[in-house]
Amino acid sequence: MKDLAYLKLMAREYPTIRAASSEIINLTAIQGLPKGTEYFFSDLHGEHEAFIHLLKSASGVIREKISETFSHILPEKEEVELANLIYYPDRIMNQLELSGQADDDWQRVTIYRLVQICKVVSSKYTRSKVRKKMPPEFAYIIDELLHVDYNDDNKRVYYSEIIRSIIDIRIGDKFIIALCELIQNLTIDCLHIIGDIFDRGPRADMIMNELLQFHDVDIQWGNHDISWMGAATGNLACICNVLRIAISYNSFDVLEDGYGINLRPLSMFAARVYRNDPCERFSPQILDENIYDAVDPGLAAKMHKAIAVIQFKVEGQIIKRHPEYEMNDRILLESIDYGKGTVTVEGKEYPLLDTSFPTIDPENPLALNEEEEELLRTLQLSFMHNELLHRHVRFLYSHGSMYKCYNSNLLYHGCIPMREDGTFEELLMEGAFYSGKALMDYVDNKIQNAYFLPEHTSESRDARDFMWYLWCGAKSPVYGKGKMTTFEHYFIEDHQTHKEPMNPYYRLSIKEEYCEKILKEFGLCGESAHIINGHVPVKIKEGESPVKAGGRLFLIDGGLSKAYQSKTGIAGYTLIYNSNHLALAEHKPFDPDKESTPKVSVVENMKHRVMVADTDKGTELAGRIEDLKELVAAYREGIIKERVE
Ligand SMILES: O=P(O)(O)OC[C@H]1O[C@](O)(COP(=O)(O)O)[C@@H](O)[C@@H]1O
Ligand SMILES: [Mn+2]
Repeated sequence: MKDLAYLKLMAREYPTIRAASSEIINLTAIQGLPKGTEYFFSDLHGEHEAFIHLLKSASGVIREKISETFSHILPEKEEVELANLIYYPDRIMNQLELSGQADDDWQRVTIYRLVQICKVVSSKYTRSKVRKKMPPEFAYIIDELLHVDYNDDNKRVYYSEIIRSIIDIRIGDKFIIALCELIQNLTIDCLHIIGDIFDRGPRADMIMNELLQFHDVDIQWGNHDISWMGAATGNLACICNVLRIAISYNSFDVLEDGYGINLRPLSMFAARVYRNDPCERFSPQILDENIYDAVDPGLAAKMHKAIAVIQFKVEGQIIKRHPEYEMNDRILLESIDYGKGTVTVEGKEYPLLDTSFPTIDPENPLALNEEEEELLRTLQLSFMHNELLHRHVRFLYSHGSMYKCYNSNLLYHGCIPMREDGTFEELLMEGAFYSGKALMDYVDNKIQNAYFLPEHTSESRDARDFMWYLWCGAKSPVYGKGKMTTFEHYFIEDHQTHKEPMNPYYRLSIKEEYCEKILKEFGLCGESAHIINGHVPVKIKEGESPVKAGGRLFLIDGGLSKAYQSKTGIAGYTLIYNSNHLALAEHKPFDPDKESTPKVSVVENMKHRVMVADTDKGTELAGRIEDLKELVAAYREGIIKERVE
């Protein structure tokens, strides 16, 4: 028998045998439904337009449902119009109303069609689950329309009367929007973001705004997300890093219009210090024009160099504070011969491509000058007291983690660090070694500490520094490379020095036996277990496939990031896991004026249709059913009294 106190608590919600029994019946019925569809995305990298479109269109699935619902008889043009209405109901309704196209006839036909689609996409959910997703003011009417049989002669009049009165009382537009949102919501049951929402592309803030409103989402942090989270904790190296990357991609809008970070102190400082320096090595890459904050590329290059030099200084200081990071050879500002204009990396001397360092004291290269100190203080304040950024970061914390085990799959962004011989790499921290799952748990805990511990404790300081280690440290599971050669990219011509050796994980994990080893480490086994991984762009055009290790590993960094599309040859993936199969949707570069359907390939057919009972949710429900049965028994035996009103 369960703890009596626990049963009594349950009795408050189910005060009678009847109430408990009907919940048992309800939950048992849910167990017998097909599982909801999960969507996996990774490496969004600020590409808000492309990502939001994929989300709204359920990566092409809504379009498919439209065709299916009307047995492919609607003309293509009408299908596209309907699809666009479902994706962007507010905007499209507005346009149609302004142009006078949304007349009563149009509304009637549209409501009728949307209800048909809604029936199809809601068919695998319980009536109660669907109802909970409806806006309360329309729940009753939508529910009626979904369940009245239009072909029943007696009900046909009733059905059309409902629609007619919706239009008559002038709520047709709102009703249409509600139906569109319901269709969207029902199509994606659950969304997984395998990291790297931020950096490179124009508006990560808009992606975050969208995710904040999504009904069911989890996030596995990527190195770029952690760099922004570190910046929000006030970590100076992370602050410089996010600014440097944004400026290097000419992404001023995300900083200024998005998060309201005032870059004027930085631009004034840079313009003065590098007055006569063209900062050629720091010209920004212009992939997207800023809409709100256009900055002259010459000035952007100066700001870019200014923040990069400050970043190298503060990174050097962190490395000195933490010998346990084993990164002393990465303090490259101390390896420069300022007289000769060379730098020594791993014992080899190279000429510097840029030798102008007006802010560096060769005797003490890591020291910030007064102006730099002042500038950093201002920037730090604007990151630490930034309402929108913190709302987003809190969401990353509440919905995110280093990894997630979900329905037999293991989700993480980077890697589980390994050695060449296939054993798990160990990180020595605070006198203990961490590897495999223990390493992921340790790191997760540190990330929590960085944000939630009181700021002035040494534990908090240590955890905040560690956020930067996670961005680029050799044993960081979200980075997974031996070193980060940012300095070399800017200052050394020899491309050999730009290489960033991949952790052996990437070579080993494409073999089934190592995937199984990793899955086992996380308590997962059997044929239905997979690893879902992001971080490394898949070079489709060189014949690489995202499906690896005999189908046990999916590497789904498919290049949503414009910056990487020339490498990958496509514009991103969505992995879709419904009750019948696992499928990969491969996307073409996003064009806002063209509706394009992705190429979808089924990568694994399920042996039998996966029901809720087979999922994690099912296990949870089974536990709940057992508890309720005990409650019923307790009522029957008189251990707990029924509360009949
Ligand atoms: O998580 P990702 O996308 O691999 O980003 C980290 C990588 O980005 C880099 O900083 C390069 O960035 P860019 O391609 O944006 O210049 C590499 O040095 C580093 O390995
Ligand atoms: Mn990454």
